[in-house]
Amino acid sequence: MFGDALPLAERYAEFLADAGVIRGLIGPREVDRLWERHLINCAVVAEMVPQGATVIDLGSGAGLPGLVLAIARPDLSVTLLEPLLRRTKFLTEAVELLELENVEVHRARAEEVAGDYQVDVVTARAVAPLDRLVGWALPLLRPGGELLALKGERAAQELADAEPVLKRFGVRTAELHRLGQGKVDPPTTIVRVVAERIPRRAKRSRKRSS
Ligand SMILES: C[S@@+](CC[C@H](N)C(=O)[O-])C[C@H]1O[C@@H](n2cnc3c(N)ncnc32)[C@H](O)[C@@H]1O
Repeated sequence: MFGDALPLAERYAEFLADAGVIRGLIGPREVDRLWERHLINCAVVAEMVPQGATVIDLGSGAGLPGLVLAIARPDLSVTLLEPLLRRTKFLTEAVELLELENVEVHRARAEEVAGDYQVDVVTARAVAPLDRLVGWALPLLRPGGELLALKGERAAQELADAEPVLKRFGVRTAELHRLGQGKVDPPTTIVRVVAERIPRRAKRSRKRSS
């Protein structure tokens, strides 16, 4: 899954198990299941990210899934978006330790940077329910860009609950994917939401001016 980047992934896993636990970014009980529940669970998402894409990992925490994607896919340009100073310090140290040249760390809440980015992909794991996440992620995407939200067992219910906000944003593609069957147990559940090519607001203002 990591190919030539496996030694880097191992260094990141060690950093998580050591500094990550000491600084409270990851629970001590996670150490035994770091690979399955965290690194591999996140790495399988790489297959849904187009070659050379710009990516924002919204609410990156200790770098999941953003750092894992940056390690596995040097072709990506990844921004780790995280509001908490303690976490951005950890992320910056991890980027330096791993000598990653395709990652930047940005300390901010997603709402504060709405409209400042037009990336190809926004990823998010364990950040907010889908109905709130859509409102944070879509303003960071280019038209036609995609939110890939890593979700748990309630993914289908969250998708149903998000219907009003998806409608408000004019979203036509919002679907569930299961990734990593046979590689990780349980497989990773992704909700993929495609930002409309003509944003809803643009459509409305065009109507008003005609
Ligand atoms: C439960 S942690 C998950 C961290 C990481 N994604 C993971 O899966 O381990 C949620 C993260 O989202 C961040 N967060 C919460 N609200 C946010 C917002 N409005 N914009 C960006 N990040 C946010 C928090 O600071 C926290 O680091």
